Amino acid sequence: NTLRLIPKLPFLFGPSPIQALPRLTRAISPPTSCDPRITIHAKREDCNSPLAYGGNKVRKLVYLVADAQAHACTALVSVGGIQSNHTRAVTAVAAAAGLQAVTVQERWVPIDPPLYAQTGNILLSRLMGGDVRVGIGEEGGGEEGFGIGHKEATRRVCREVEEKGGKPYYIPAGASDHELGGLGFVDCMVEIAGQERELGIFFDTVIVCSVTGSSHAGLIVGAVAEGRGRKVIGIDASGKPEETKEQVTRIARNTAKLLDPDLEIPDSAIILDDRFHEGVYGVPGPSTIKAMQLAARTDAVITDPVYEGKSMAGMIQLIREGTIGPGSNVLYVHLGGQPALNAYSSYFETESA
Ligand SMILES: Cc1ncc(COP(=O)(O)O)c(CNC2(C(=O)O)CC2)c1O
Repeated sequence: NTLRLIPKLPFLFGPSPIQALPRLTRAISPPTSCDPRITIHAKREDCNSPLAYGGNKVRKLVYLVADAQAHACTALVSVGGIQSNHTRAVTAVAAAAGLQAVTVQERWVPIDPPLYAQTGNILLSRLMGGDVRVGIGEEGGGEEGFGIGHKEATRRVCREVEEKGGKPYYIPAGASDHELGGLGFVDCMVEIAGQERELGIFFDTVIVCSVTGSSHAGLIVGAVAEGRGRKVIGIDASGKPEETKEQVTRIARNTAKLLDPDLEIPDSAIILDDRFHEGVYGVPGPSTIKAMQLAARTDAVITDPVYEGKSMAGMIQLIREGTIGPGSNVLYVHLGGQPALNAYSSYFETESA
């Protein structure tokens, strides 16, 4: 009930669709006469908003931008890699809210494919009039590289906005390590429960990609609060699972406390599988590419090489190895990311890829 009292903006279409994935299900878990079937559905957060391809960040930003407006801020300041979906989403909600967006785009991924800094998310941010700052970390003694924490470069940009007479609203990487960062995905879990009643199903297992952690954390809080034993499995794509797990835990507990001081988040509710990040953030590996192809070639579900391709690989393996057992109803939460695909086209050139 507390959630309903916290201001948010109407950036979403309404509930994002839940769709069945029958051909992907059959490809992963062929029907056998004895075992009760596994079902797989997708919660399509990549189709959740009219703003620049939507995605999980827009779901979170409904609360942060309402807060920015409540504080009469004039500019959203945030950070991401060159192909960050988050900074594209910040720029999109800034455009929609009539605010300026200043985004620090750091070299988080040690690759340089053709047009990597001219296509995909960074192209969209420029098209929407974002003040896109690439490589300003060098001015301040070198970029800090990938990390899910707070960055010096964004502090400098906030000071610059103030010196020009503006009022900055700082949004951390992924809109995660922020007091309001987990609320969007608590909303999402409440939304899923409503859709389940209409569908007549209960998703006992929810799969979600986890990097800066507040998508995963919000779903955990929603699942613990409803008390129906639903399992939320995070698939790490940060390549730094210890840091991600710590941040997920902190955000989940802070968000729970914000909503209901009596809501305890047990350690057992924090599940992060670190087998699918392929060793480094932002670079697809063989399992990522194979999972992307399978999802695309069965139910035409398009995932990306940085995030959803890795959580899709995780779901497929968890089902194939039996960790997700017969009779499970699995919900794959698709958080977006497709705009970055074209920046990674060189990973799909060969016939096998
Ligand atoms: C498409 C997509 N899927 C999953 C995630 C992981 O979500 P969390 O950051 O909430 O853990 C991102 C994040 N992206 C970041 C970005 O800068 O884009 C925050 C890292 C994402 O964009």
